[in-house]
Amino acid sequence: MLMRAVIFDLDGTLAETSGDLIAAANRCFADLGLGALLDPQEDAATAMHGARAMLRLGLSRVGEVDEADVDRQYPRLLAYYEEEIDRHSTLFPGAMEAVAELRRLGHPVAICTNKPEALAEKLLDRLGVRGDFACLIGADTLAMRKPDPECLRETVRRAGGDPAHCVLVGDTETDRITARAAGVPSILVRFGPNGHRTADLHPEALIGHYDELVAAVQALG
Ligand SMILES: O=C(O)COP(=O)(O)O
Ligand SMILES: [Mg+2]
Repeated sequence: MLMRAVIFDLDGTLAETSGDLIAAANRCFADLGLGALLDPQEDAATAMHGARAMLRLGLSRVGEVDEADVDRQYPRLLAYYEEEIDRHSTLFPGAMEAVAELRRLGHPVAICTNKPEALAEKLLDRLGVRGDFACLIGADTLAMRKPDPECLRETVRRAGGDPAHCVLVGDTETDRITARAAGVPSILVRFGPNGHRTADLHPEALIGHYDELVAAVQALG
């Protein structure tokens, strides 16, 4: 039987990206004359829910949120983010050691993120780790995005694994729901901006550091 494929989410799971995401959102708000509406620490968990979530939260602080404004700012935010994608962003401690060990053991290892593909590719490239992952599926790679389980299944297929025998390592309810919809387990992280919320999602396993990941994967059988 093929080894269980281990599929990673990116934001908040492999890398702490909230600082650069919030900086990009605040540049949009500054352009609108609204100042810095998001706080890099207080609002970090919202950044893990994506660009639109950040725009909605910021705009909600100055009035009623109009989705047309969110749509207008979204491409600007992504353009700003692309300009400074790795100023503050770092891989979580031990992440790449765990990835190396999983690969050494024969597990297909890949990424399934709701970041647009080009941005995810660029970030991983800048962090110097793109080559460590068999493939990457972003929000716009397929016709659907997480929590559609087909995203996860297609990531596993492209990585050379069996979609019925995989695990999604993630940090939000989106990851939990995706794995459940695919009928496979998830391992959620207790660190990072959204880590304080993951125990409430009752995943098959939780890890507090990447040095626990290989054992957690093996414990799934
Ligand atoms: O950009 C998002 O919505 C979240 O990205 P992620 O799926 O890598 O956590
Ligand atoms: Mg995430």
